[in-house]
Amino acid sequence: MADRLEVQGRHGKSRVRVSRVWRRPAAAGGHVIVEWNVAVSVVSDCLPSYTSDDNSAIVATDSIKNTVYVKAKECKEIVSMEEFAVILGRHFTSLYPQVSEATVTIVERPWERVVVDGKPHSHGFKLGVEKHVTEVIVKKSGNLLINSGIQGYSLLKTTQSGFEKFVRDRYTLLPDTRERIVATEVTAWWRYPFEHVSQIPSKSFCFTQRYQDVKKVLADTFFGPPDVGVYSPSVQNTLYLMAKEVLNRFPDIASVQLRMPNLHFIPVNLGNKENPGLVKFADDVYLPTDEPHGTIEATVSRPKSKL
Ligand SMILES: O=c1[nH]c(=O)c2[nH]c(=O)[nH]c2[nH]1
Repeated sequence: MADRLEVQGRHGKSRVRVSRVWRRPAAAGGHVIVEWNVAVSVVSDCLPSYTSDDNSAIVATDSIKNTVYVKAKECKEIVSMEEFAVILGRHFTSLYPQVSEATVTIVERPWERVVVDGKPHSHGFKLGVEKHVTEVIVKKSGNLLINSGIQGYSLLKTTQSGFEKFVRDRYTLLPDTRERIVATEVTAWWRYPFEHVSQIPSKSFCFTQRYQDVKKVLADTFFGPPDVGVYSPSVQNTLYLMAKEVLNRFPDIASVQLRMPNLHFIPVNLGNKENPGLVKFADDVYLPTDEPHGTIEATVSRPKSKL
């Protein structure tokens, strides 16, 4: 019986932390540093290692970890993390006959160049908050998928948000409002159109710039114009408009997945019989909480071509 069992395994190394510096002169823009947390996972034909003591086909996870540093060293030119993930995926699927597929996930620690006296510093950086992430799957054939995204992008506005005319039944306590704080921590994922390593543009396309551009479109749509903002009737509608604007602005992005928890700012009203108006809410004092919080997410895609 046991001989008939199916095994679908994969192995790799997670939390491989690597940082790479490219030392350009100040006149050429200064030093560039990236700090990446890399995970590599390979689909590899090494069944005997699961079913017996035969490890002869295993590419050791230790070697996988070492490869991350070797490849970082070999990148003499600045690379985006998407390009680095493709380099790693290509490496494992082309060097080892038994490796049919590699998934490379990278989370970037957001070191941002500081500005001193109005000038970008040539070698000084401070840590930002929201993170650029990517997941690249490379097959031996060279077919690939590149998904990138943002994690931990916290956005809040103090007005121009409401929520009304929702289901009202015996379970409902929440009053309708056209005046509330809306706060969220956006997680976004989008897919690039490249489906084979041969389609990846060499220099004309910059994944890092695209990340910055998508981030800006998401925030600009969330906030609206600086003086008047834009009214949000629900997190759902704002999420949709943010995704729609990304699809409008970047024709090569086919779909956007957004996760936008509703991080509540609850109006504070304090009082009792003797002291009924100790704190009377007048759109000023709130109790911020994320426990519990609303969970709102959607994937917004272009209609599939009818051709
Ligand atoms: O924008 C919102 N969407 C909801 O689905 C919801 N539910 C809720 O209690 N408050 C809100 N706000």
